Amino acid sequence: MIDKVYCADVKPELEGQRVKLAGWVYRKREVGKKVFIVLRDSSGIVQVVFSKDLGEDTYREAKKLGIESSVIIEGTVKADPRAPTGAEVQADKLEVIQNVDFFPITKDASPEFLLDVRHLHLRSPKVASIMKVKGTLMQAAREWLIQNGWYEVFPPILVTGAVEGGSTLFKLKYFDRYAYLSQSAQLYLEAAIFGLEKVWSLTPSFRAEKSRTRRHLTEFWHLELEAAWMDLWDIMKVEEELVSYMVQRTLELRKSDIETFRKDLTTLKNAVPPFPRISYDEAIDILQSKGVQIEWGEDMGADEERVLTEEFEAPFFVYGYPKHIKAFYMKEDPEDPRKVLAADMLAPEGYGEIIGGSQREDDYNKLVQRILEEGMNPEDYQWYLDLRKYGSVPHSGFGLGLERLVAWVLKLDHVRWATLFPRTPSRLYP
Ligand SMILES: NC(=O)C[C@H]([NH3+])C(=O)NS(=O)(=O)OC[C@H]1O[C@@H](n2cnc3c(N)ncnc32)[C@H](O)[C@@H]1O
Ligand SMILES: [Mg+2]
Repeated sequence: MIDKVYCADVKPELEGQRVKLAGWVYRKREVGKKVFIVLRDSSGIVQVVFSKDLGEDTYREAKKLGIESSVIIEGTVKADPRAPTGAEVQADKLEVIQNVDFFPITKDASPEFLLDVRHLHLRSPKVASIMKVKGTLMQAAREWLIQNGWYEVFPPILVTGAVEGGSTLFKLKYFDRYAYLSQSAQLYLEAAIFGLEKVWSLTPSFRAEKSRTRRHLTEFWHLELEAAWMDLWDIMKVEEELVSYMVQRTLELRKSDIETFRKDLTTLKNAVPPFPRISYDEAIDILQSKGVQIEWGEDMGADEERVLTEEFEAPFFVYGYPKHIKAFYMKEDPEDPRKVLAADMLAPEGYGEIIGGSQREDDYNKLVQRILEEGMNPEDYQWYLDLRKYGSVPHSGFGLGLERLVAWVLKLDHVRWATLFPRTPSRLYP
Protein backbone atom coordinates (compact mmCIF):
# COMPACT_ATOMS: atom_id res chain seq x y z
CA MET A 1 0.00 0.00 0.00
CA ILE A 2 1.33 3.43 -0.93
CA ASP A 3 2.45 5.43 2.11
CA LYS A 4 0.17 8.39 1.34
CA VAL A 5 -2.00 10.94 3.06
CA TYR A 6 -5.64 11.47 2.12
CA CYS A 7 -6.91 14.59 0.38
CA ALA A 8 -9.10 15.51 3.34
CA ASP A 9 -6.02 15.45 5.62
CA VAL A 10 -4.34 18.28 3.71
CA LYS A 11 -5.26 21.18 5.99
CA PRO A 12 -3.75 24.67 6.49
CA GLU A 13 -2.06 23.52 9.70
CA LEU A 14 0.14 21.19 7.58
CA GLU A 15 1.68 24.31 5.96
CA GLY A 16 5.25 23.56 4.79
CA GLN A 17 4.96 19.79 5.22
CA ARG A 18 5.85 17.44 2.37
CA VAL A 19 3.06 14.99 1.46
CA LYS A 20 2.39 12.16 -0.98
CA LEU A 21 -1.10 11.78 -2.47
CA ALA A 22 -2.63 9.13 -4.70
CA GLY A 23 -5.91 9.60 -6.49
CA TRP A 24 -7.71 10.66 -9.63
CA VAL A 25 -7.88 13.95 -11.50
CA TYR A 26 -11.34 15.35 -10.72
CA ARG A 27 -11.02 18.80 -12.25
CA LYS A 28 -8.25 20.56 -14.20
CA ARG A 29 -7.58 24.13 -15.37
CA GLU A 30 -4.61 26.08 -16.61
CA VAL A 31 -3.90 29.65 -15.55
CA GLY A 32 -0.83 31.32 -17.04
CA LYS A 33 2.17 29.07 -16.38
CA LYS A 34 0.32 26.97 -13.78
CA VAL A 35 -1.81 23.82 -13.96
CA PHE A 36 -4.44 23.54 -11.20
CA ILE A 37 -5.64 20.02 -10.54
CA VAL A 38 -8.43 19.07 -8.14
CA LEU A 39 -7.36 15.64 -6.97
CA ARG A 40 -10.02 13.20 -5.72
CA ASP A 41 -9.70 10.21 -3.40
CA SER A 42 -12.08 8.37 -1.06
CA SER A 43 -11.83 11.15 1.55
CA GLY A 44 -12.67 14.08 -0.72
CA ILE A 45 -10.71 16.58 -2.78
CA VAL A 46 -7.67 18.85 -2.61
CA GLN A 47 -6.18 21.40 -4.98
CA VAL A 48 -2.76 20.57 -6.44
CA VAL A 49 -0.74 23.19 -8.31
CA PHE A 50 1.94 22.42 -10.90
CA SER A 51 4.09 25.38 -11.82
CA LYS A 52 6.98 25.58 -14.27
CA ASP A 53 9.42 26.79 -11.67
CA LEU A 54 8.90 23.60 -9.62
CA GLY A 55 9.96 21.40 -12.53
CA GLU A 56 9.56 21.86 -16.28
CA ASP A 57 9.05 18.11 -16.99
CA THR A 58 6.47 17.69 -14.25
CA TYR A 59 4.63 20.80 -15.45
CA ARG A 60 4.55 19.46 -19.01
CA GLU A 61 3.27 16.05 -17.79
CA ALA A 62 0.57 17.78 -15.75
CA LYS A 63 -0.58 19.75 -18.80
CA LYS A 64 -1.32 16.44 -20.57
CA LEU A 65 -3.45 14.98 -17.77
CA GLY A 66 -7.08 14.13 -18.61
CA ILE A 67 -10.05 13.95 -16.22
CA GLU A 68 -9.99 10.74 -14.11
CA SER A 69 -6.31 10.05 -14.83
CA SER A 70 -4.84 8.07 -11.93
CA VAL A 71 -1.79 9.72 -10.40
CA ILE A 72 0.62 9.76 -7.47
CA ILE A 73 1.73 13.26 -6.50
CA GLU A 74 4.31 14.65 -4.06
CA GLY A 75 4.70 18.22 -2.96
CA THR A 76 4.53 20.79 -0.17
CA VAL A 77 1.38 21.94 1.63
CA LYS A 78 0.54 25.65 1.39
CA ALA A 79 -2.35 27.25 3.24
CA ASP A 80 -4.43 29.24 0.79
CA PRO A 81 -7.96 30.50 1.52
CA ARG A 82 -8.65 30.57 -2.22
CA ALA A 83 -8.19 26.79 -2.48
CA PRO A 84 -11.48 24.76 -2.20
CA THR A 85 -10.39 23.24 1.14
CA GLY A 86 -8.26 26.15 2.45
CA ALA A 87 -4.98 24.48 1.58
CA GLU A 88 -3.26 23.21 -1.55
CA VAL A 89 -0.24 21.10 -2.50
CA GLN A 90 2.51 22.70 -4.57
CA ALA A 91 3.58 19.62 -6.53
CA ASP A 92 7.14 18.88 -7.57
CA LYS A 93 6.71 15.19 -8.42
CA LEU A 94 4.10 13.46 -10.61
CA GLU A 95 3.76 9.77 -11.44
CA VAL A 96 1.03 9.10 -13.99
CA ILE A 97 -0.42 5.65 -13.37
CA GLN A 98 -2.85 5.88 -16.27
CA ASN A 99 -3.62 8.97 -18.31
CA VAL A 100 -7.23 9.25 -19.49
CA ASP A 101 -7.78 11.10 -22.74
CA PHE A 102 -11.59 11.13 -22.55
CA PHE A 103 -13.86 10.31 -19.60
CA PRO A 104 -17.46 9.65 -20.83
CA ILE A 105 -19.27 11.36 -17.94
CA THR A 106 -19.71 15.08 -18.50
CA LYS A 107 -21.56 17.71 -16.45
CA ASP A 108 -24.70 17.56 -18.60
CA ALA A 109 -25.04 13.75 -18.43
CA SER A 110 -28.68 12.58 -18.13
CA PRO A 111 -29.83 10.36 -15.23
CA GLU A 112 -30.40 7.49 -17.65
CA PHE A 113 -26.87 7.83 -19.06
CA LEU A 114 -25.41 7.96 -15.55
CA LEU A 115 -27.22 4.68 -14.85
CA ASP A 116 -25.90 3.20 -18.12
CA VAL A 117 -22.36 3.96 -16.90
CA ARG A 118 -23.08 3.40 -13.20
CA HIS A 119 -19.75 1.52 -12.91
CA LEU A 120 -18.00 4.81 -13.77
CA HIS A 121 -20.44 7.11 -11.94
CA LEU A 122 -19.85 5.37 -8.60
CA ARG A 123 -16.58 7.27 -8.25
CA SER A 124 -18.23 10.71 -8.16
CA PRO A 125 -17.94 12.40 -4.73
CA LYS A 126 -21.74 12.70 -4.43
CA VAL A 127 -22.28 8.99 -5.06
CA ALA A 128 -19.44 8.22 -2.67
CA SER A 129 -21.24 10.32 -0.03
CA ILE A 130 -24.46 8.36 -0.55
CA MET A 131 -22.62 5.07 -0.06
CA LYS A 132 -20.82 6.38 3.04
CA VAL A 133 -24.16 7.45 4.56
CA LYS A 134 -25.73 4.08 3.71
CA GLY A 135 -22.80 2.26 5.30
CA THR A 136 -22.95 4.45 8.41
CA LEU A 137 -26.70 3.88 8.81
CA MET A 138 -25.95 0.14 8.88
CA GLN A 139 -22.97 0.66 11.19
CA ALA A 140 -25.35 2.46 13.57
CA ALA A 141 -27.95 -0.27 13.22
CA ARG A 142 -25.37 -2.89 14.15
CA GLU A 143 -24.24 -0.83 17.13
CA TRP A 144 -27.81 -0.55 18.42
CA LEU A 145 -28.63 -4.20 17.75
CA ILE A 146 -25.55 -5.45 19.57
CA GLN A 147 -26.08 -3.03 22.48
CA ASN A 148 -29.69 -4.26 22.82
CA GLY A 149 -29.08 -8.00 22.66
CA TRP A 150 -30.25 -8.85 19.14
CA TYR A 151 -28.61 -11.80 17.36
CA GLU A 152 -27.62 -11.52 13.69
CA VAL A 153 -28.62 -14.54 11.62
CA PHE A 154 -28.13 -15.37 7.93
CA PRO A 155 -31.33 -16.64 6.29
CA PRO A 156 -31.56 -18.33 2.89
CA ILE A 157 -32.15 -16.39 -0.31
CA LEU A 158 -33.23 -19.45 -2.33
CA VAL A 159 -36.68 -20.31 -1.01
CA THR A 160 -39.83 -22.23 -1.93
CA GLY A 161 -42.65 -19.83 -1.07
CA ALA A 162 -44.02 -16.33 -1.14
CA VAL A 163 -44.14 -14.05 1.88
CA GLU A 164 -45.51 -10.90 0.27
CA GLY A 165 -47.68 -12.29 -2.47
CA GLY A 166 -47.03 -14.68 -5.34
CA SER A 167 -47.29 -11.99 -8.01
CA THR A 168 -43.90 -10.48 -7.21
CA LEU A 169 -41.85 -13.69 -7.00
CA PHE A 170 -38.78 -14.26 -9.17
CA LYS A 171 -38.80 -17.95 -10.10
CA LEU A 172 -35.65 -19.80 -11.11
CA LYS A 173 -34.68 -23.30 -12.12
CA TYR A 174 -33.27 -25.28 -9.19
CA PHE A 175 -31.89 -28.58 -10.51
CA ASP A 176 -34.98 -30.69 -11.25
CA ARG A 177 -37.45 -28.26 -9.67
CA TYR A 178 -38.01 -24.53 -9.09
CA ALA A 179 -37.05 -22.05 -6.40
CA TYR A 180 -37.77 -18.39 -5.75
CA LEU A 181 -35.59 -15.45 -4.78
CA SER A 182 -36.49 -14.38 -1.25
CA GLN A 183 -38.98 -11.50 -0.91
CA SER A 184 -38.29 -11.27 2.82
CA ALA A 185 -36.36 -13.29 5.40
CA GLN A 186 -39.27 -13.02 7.83
CA LEU A 187 -40.50 -16.61 7.90
CA TYR A 188 -36.99 -17.91 8.57
CA LEU A 189 -36.43 -15.30 11.26
CA GLU A 190 -39.65 -16.52 12.89
CA ALA A 191 -38.11 -19.99 13.06
CA ALA A 192 -34.93 -18.56 14.59
CA ILE A 193 -36.69 -16.83 17.52
CA PHE A 194 -37.45 -20.16 19.22
CA GLY A 195 -33.75 -20.45 19.97
CA LEU A 196 -32.47 -16.89 19.90
CA GLU A 197 -35.64 -14.93 20.80
CA LYS A 198 -34.46 -11.62 19.25
CA VAL A 199 -32.94 -11.94 15.77
CA TRP A 200 -32.11 -9.73 12.84
CA SER A 201 -30.75 -10.05 9.32
CA LEU A 202 -29.66 -7.82 6.47
CA THR A 203 -30.36 -9.55 3.18
CA PRO A 204 -31.14 -8.67 -0.40
CA SER A 205 -34.86 -9.07 -1.03
CA PHE A 206 -36.35 -9.47 -4.48
CA ARG A 207 -39.69 -8.27 -5.82
CA ALA A 208 -40.80 -8.68 -9.42
CA GLU A 209 -42.61 -5.36 -9.05
CA LYS A 210 -43.70 -3.93 -12.35
CA SER A 211 -44.53 -0.62 -10.66
CA ARG A 212 -42.08 1.99 -11.92
CA THR A 213 -42.15 4.34 -8.97
CA ARG A 214 -39.37 6.30 -7.29
CA ARG A 215 -39.44 3.95 -4.32
CA HIS A 216 -39.44 0.50 -5.88
CA LEU A 217 -36.47 -1.66 -6.84
CA THR A 218 -36.58 -5.29 -7.92
CA GLU A 219 -33.63 -5.98 -5.59
CA PHE A 220 -33.24 -4.05 -2.36
CA TRP A 221 -31.45 -4.36 0.98
CA HIS A 222 -33.78 -5.44 3.70
CA LEU A 223 -33.08 -5.02 7.41
CA GLU A 224 -35.45 -7.32 9.26
CA LEU A 225 -36.02 -7.99 12.97
CA GLU A 226 -38.13 -10.65 14.67
CA ALA A 227 -38.75 -11.10 18.39
CA ALA A 228 -40.50 -13.65 20.55
CA TRP A 229 -42.88 -12.42 23.30
CA MET A 230 -43.34 -9.00 21.64
CA ASP A 231 -46.69 -7.65 20.48
CA LEU A 232 -47.29 -4.93 17.89
CA TRP A 233 -46.82 -2.07 20.36
CA ASP A 234 -43.56 -3.58 21.61
CA ILE A 235 -42.12 -3.93 18.12
CA MET A 236 -43.15 -0.38 17.22
CA LYS A 237 -41.06 0.84 20.15
CA VAL A 238 -38.13 -1.21 18.83
CA GLU A 239 -38.60 0.31 15.39
CA GLU A 240 -38.58 3.91 16.59
CA GLU A 241 -35.60 3.36 18.90
CA LEU A 242 -33.62 1.66 16.13
CA VAL A 243 -34.45 4.21 13.43
CA SER A 244 -33.82 7.09 15.82
CA TYR A 245 -30.41 5.71 16.74
CA MET A 246 -29.53 5.08 13.08
CA VAL A 247 -30.49 8.61 12.03
CA GLN A 248 -28.97 10.50 15.00
CA ARG A 249 -25.74 8.49 14.89
CA THR A 250 -25.42 9.05 11.13
CA LEU A 251 -26.07 12.77 11.63
CA GLU A 252 -23.21 12.70 14.15
CA LEU A 253 -20.76 10.82 11.91
CA ARG A 254 -21.78 11.93 8.40
CA LYS A 255 -23.21 15.44 8.83
CA SER A 256 -21.16 16.97 6.02
CA ASP A 257 -22.13 14.18 3.62
CA ILE A 258 -25.80 14.64 4.52
CA GLU A 259 -25.56 18.41 4.10
CA THR A 260 -24.30 17.83 0.57
CA PHE A 261 -27.88 16.70 -0.15
CA ARG A 262 -30.06 18.66 2.27
CA LYS A 263 -29.50 21.84 4.24
CA ASP A 264 -32.58 21.50 6.44
CA LEU A 265 -31.97 18.74 9.00
CA THR A 266 -35.15 19.40 11.01
CA THR A 267 -37.02 16.20 10.17
CA LEU A 268 -33.92 14.12 10.82
CA LYS A 269 -33.38 15.75 14.20
CA ASN A 270 -37.09 15.20 14.94
CA ALA A 271 -36.62 11.45 14.51
CA VAL A 272 -36.57 10.74 18.23
CA PRO A 273 -39.03 8.57 20.20
CA PRO A 274 -41.90 8.55 20.56
CA PHE A 275 -42.79 8.82 16.91
CA PRO A 276 -46.37 9.98 16.25
CA ARG A 277 -48.89 7.18 15.85
CA ILE A 278 -52.16 7.35 13.89
CA SER A 279 -54.61 4.57 13.10
CA TYR A 280 -55.49 3.58 9.55
CA ASP A 281 -58.97 4.96 10.25
CA GLU A 282 -57.48 8.34 11.22
CA ALA A 283 -55.26 8.25 8.13
CA ILE A 284 -58.28 7.76 5.88
CA ASP A 285 -60.07 10.64 7.64
CA ILE A 286 -57.06 12.92 7.13
CA LEU A 287 -56.78 12.00 3.45
CA GLN A 288 -60.50 12.49 2.82
CA SER A 289 -60.38 15.86 4.62
CA LYS A 290 -57.59 16.86 2.21
CA GLY A 291 -59.71 15.91 -0.80
CA VAL A 292 -58.05 12.58 -1.59
CA GLN A 293 -60.46 10.13 -3.20
CA ILE A 294 -60.02 7.11 -0.92
CA GLU A 295 -62.50 4.89 0.92
CA TRP A 296 -62.05 2.86 4.08
CA GLY A 297 -60.63 -0.54 3.11
CA GLU A 298 -58.52 0.73 0.23
CA ASP A 299 -54.74 0.54 0.41
CA MET A 300 -52.68 3.73 0.53
CA GLY A 301 -50.24 3.97 -2.33
CA ALA A 302 -47.28 6.30 -2.78
CA ASP A 303 -49.50 9.24 -3.75
CA GLU A 304 -51.80 8.89 -0.74
CA GLU A 305 -48.84 8.41 1.60
CA ARG A 306 -47.18 11.51 0.15
CA VAL A 307 -50.22 13.58 1.09
CA LEU A 308 -50.37 12.01 4.54
CA THR A 309 -46.71 12.81 5.24
CA GLU A 310 -47.49 16.52 4.81
CA GLU A 311 -49.10 16.33 8.26
CA PHE A 312 -45.87 15.33 9.98
CA GLU A 313 -42.36 16.67 10.53
CA ALA A 314 -40.92 13.33 11.67
CA PRO A 315 -41.29 9.63 10.87
CA PHE A 316 -44.68 8.35 12.08
CA PHE A 317 -46.66 5.13 12.35
CA VAL A 318 -49.92 4.12 10.75
CA TYR A 319 -51.38 1.09 12.50
CA GLY A 320 -54.46 -1.12 12.32
CA TYR A 321 -54.82 -1.77 8.60
CA PRO A 322 -57.76 -3.70 7.10
CA LYS A 323 -57.02 -7.43 6.98
CA HIS A 324 -57.80 -7.89 3.29
CA ILE A 325 -55.07 -5.52 2.13
CA LYS A 326 -52.37 -7.07 4.30
CA ALA A 327 -50.36 -10.33 4.32
CA PHE A 328 -51.55 -13.77 5.42
CA TYR A 329 -49.20 -14.01 8.41
CA MET A 330 -50.53 -10.94 10.22
CA LYS A 331 -52.51 -11.49 13.43
CA GLU A 332 -56.16 -10.50 13.34
CA ASP A 333 -57.02 -7.66 15.73
CA PRO A 334 -58.99 -9.34 18.55
CA GLU A 335 -60.93 -6.09 19.02
CA ASP A 336 -61.86 -5.73 15.34
CA PRO A 337 -61.73 -8.83 13.05
CA ARG A 338 -61.78 -6.52 10.01
CA LYS A 339 -58.25 -5.40 10.93
CA VAL A 340 -54.80 -6.84 11.57
CA LEU A 341 -52.15 -5.90 14.13
CA ALA A 342 -49.91 -4.29 11.53
CA ALA A 343 -48.08 -0.97 11.44
CA ASP A 344 -46.10 0.80 8.77
CA MET A 345 -43.55 3.51 9.52
CA LEU A 346 -43.76 6.41 7.09
CA ALA A 347 -41.01 8.93 6.50
CA PRO A 348 -41.99 12.60 6.18
CA GLU A 349 -41.33 14.93 3.23
CA GLY A 350 -43.27 12.74 0.86
CA TYR A 351 -41.19 9.60 1.22
CA GLY A 352 -43.84 7.39 2.83
CA GLU A 353 -43.36 3.77 3.82
CA ILE A 354 -39.90 2.81 5.01
CA ILE A 355 -40.94 -0.01 7.37
CA GLY A 356 -43.62 -2.71 7.18
CA GLY A 357 -44.23 -4.65 10.37
CA SER A 358 -46.80 -6.64 12.30
CA GLN A 359 -47.61 -9.05 15.06
CA ARG A 360 -47.76 -12.54 13.58
CA GLU A 361 -50.63 -15.00 13.74
CA ASP A 362 -49.43 -17.51 16.34
CA ASP A 363 -52.50 -19.80 16.29
CA TYR A 364 -52.12 -22.85 14.01
CA ASN A 365 -55.73 -23.12 12.84
CA LYS A 366 -56.15 -19.39 12.28
CA LEU A 367 -52.96 -19.31 10.22
CA VAL A 368 -54.12 -22.23 8.08
CA GLN A 369 -57.40 -20.39 7.58
CA ARG A 370 -55.58 -17.21 6.49
CA ILE A 371 -53.37 -19.18 4.09
CA LEU A 372 -56.46 -20.75 2.52
CA GLU A 373 -58.25 -17.37 2.40
CA GLU A 374 -55.30 -16.00 0.42
CA GLY A 375 -55.60 -18.87 -2.07
CA MET A 376 -52.30 -20.39 -0.99
CA ASN A 377 -51.54 -24.05 -0.28
CA PRO A 378 -50.88 -24.87 3.40
CA GLU A 379 -48.70 -27.78 2.28
CA ASP A 380 -46.21 -25.24 0.89
CA TYR A 381 -45.97 -23.77 4.38
CA GLN A 382 -45.93 -26.95 6.46
CA TRP A 383 -42.57 -26.07 8.02
CA TYR A 384 -43.83 -22.57 8.83
CA LEU A 385 -47.04 -23.96 10.34
CA ASP A 386 -44.96 -26.33 12.50
CA LEU A 387 -43.77 -23.23 14.37
CA ARG A 388 -47.36 -22.93 15.64
CA LYS A 389 -47.41 -26.55 16.81
CA TYR A 390 -44.32 -26.79 18.98
CA GLY A 391 -44.33 -24.07 21.65
CA SER A 392 -45.94 -21.23 19.70
CA VAL A 393 -45.53 -17.79 21.26
CA PRO A 394 -46.75 -14.27 20.57
CA HIS A 395 -44.17 -12.67 18.31
CA SER A 396 -43.71 -9.66 16.05
CA GLY A 397 -41.26 -8.26 13.56
CA PHE A 398 -40.65 -5.81 10.76
CA GLY A 399 -38.68 -5.07 7.63
CA LEU A 400 -36.94 -1.78 6.85
CA GLY A 401 -36.03 -0.94 3.28
CA LEU A 402 -32.51 0.45 3.56
CA GLU A 403 -32.59 2.30 0.24
CA ARG A 404 -35.87 3.96 1.22
CA LEU A 405 -34.34 5.13 4.51
CA VAL A 406 -31.30 6.49 2.65
CA ALA A 407 -33.54 8.20 0.09
CA TRP A 408 -35.37 10.05 2.87
CA VAL A 409 -32.24 10.92 4.88
CA LEU A 410 -30.58 12.40 1.78
CA LYS A 411 -33.79 13.60 0.06
CA LEU A 412 -32.97 11.62 -3.07
CA ASP A 413 -35.51 11.76 -5.91
CA HIS A 414 -35.39 7.97 -6.43
CA VAL A 415 -34.29 4.93 -4.40
CA ARG A 416 -32.14 3.83 -7.35
CA TRP A 417 -29.52 6.41 -6.34
CA ALA A 418 -29.27 4.73 -2.93
CA THR A 419 -27.89 1.43 -4.21
CA LEU A 420 -24.61 0.54 -5.87
CA PHE A 421 -26.11 -1.02 -9.00
CA PRO A 422 -29.89 -0.44 -9.10
CA ARG A 423 -32.15 -3.18 -10.37
CA THR A 424 -35.51 -2.15 -11.82
CA PRO A 425 -37.82 -3.75 -14.42
CA SER A 426 -35.84 -2.01 -17.17
CA ARG A 427 -32.36 -2.15 -15.68
CA LEU A 428 -30.23 -5.24 -15.08
CA TYR A 429 -26.92 -3.97 -16.51
CA PRO A 430 -24.23 -3.03 -15.48
N1 LIG B 1 -39.86 -8.91 8.27
C1 LIG B 1 -41.00 -8.28 7.91
O1 LIG B 1 -41.97 -8.18 8.63
C2 LIG B 1 -41.01 -7.68 6.52
C3 LIG B 1 -42.22 -8.09 5.71
N2 LIG B 1 -42.24 -9.53 5.41
C4 LIG B 1 -42.18 -7.33 4.42
O2 LIG B 1 -41.47 -7.70 3.49
N3 LIG B 1 -42.92 -6.17 4.44
S1 LIG B 1 -42.94 -5.15 3.18
O3 LIG B 1 -43.33 -5.85 2.00
O4 LIG B 1 -43.72 -3.99 3.61
O5 LIG B 1 -41.42 -4.70 2.97
C5 LIG B 1 -40.73 -4.15 4.08
C6 LIG B 1 -40.05 -2.88 3.64
O6 LIG B 1 -39.17 -3.17 2.56
C7 LIG B 1 -39.12 -2.06 1.68
N4 LIG B 1 -39.52 -2.51 0.34
C8 LIG B 1 -40.51 -3.36 0.03
N5 LIG B 1 -40.59 -3.56 -1.30
C9 LIG B 1 -39.61 -2.76 -1.84
C10 LIG B 1 -39.17 -2.52 -3.17
N6 LIG B 1 -39.74 -3.12 -4.23
N7 LIG B 1 -38.14 -1.67 -3.35
C11 LIG B 1 -37.54 -1.05 -2.28
N8 LIG B 1 -37.90 -1.25 -0.99
C12 LIG B 1 -38.92 -2.10 -0.79
C13 LIG B 1 -40.06 -1.02 2.22
O7 LIG B 1 -39.31 -0.10 3.01
C14 LIG B 1 -40.98 -1.84 3.10
O8 LIG B 1 -41.55 -1.09 4.16
MG1 LIG C 1 -45.25 -2.80 3.09
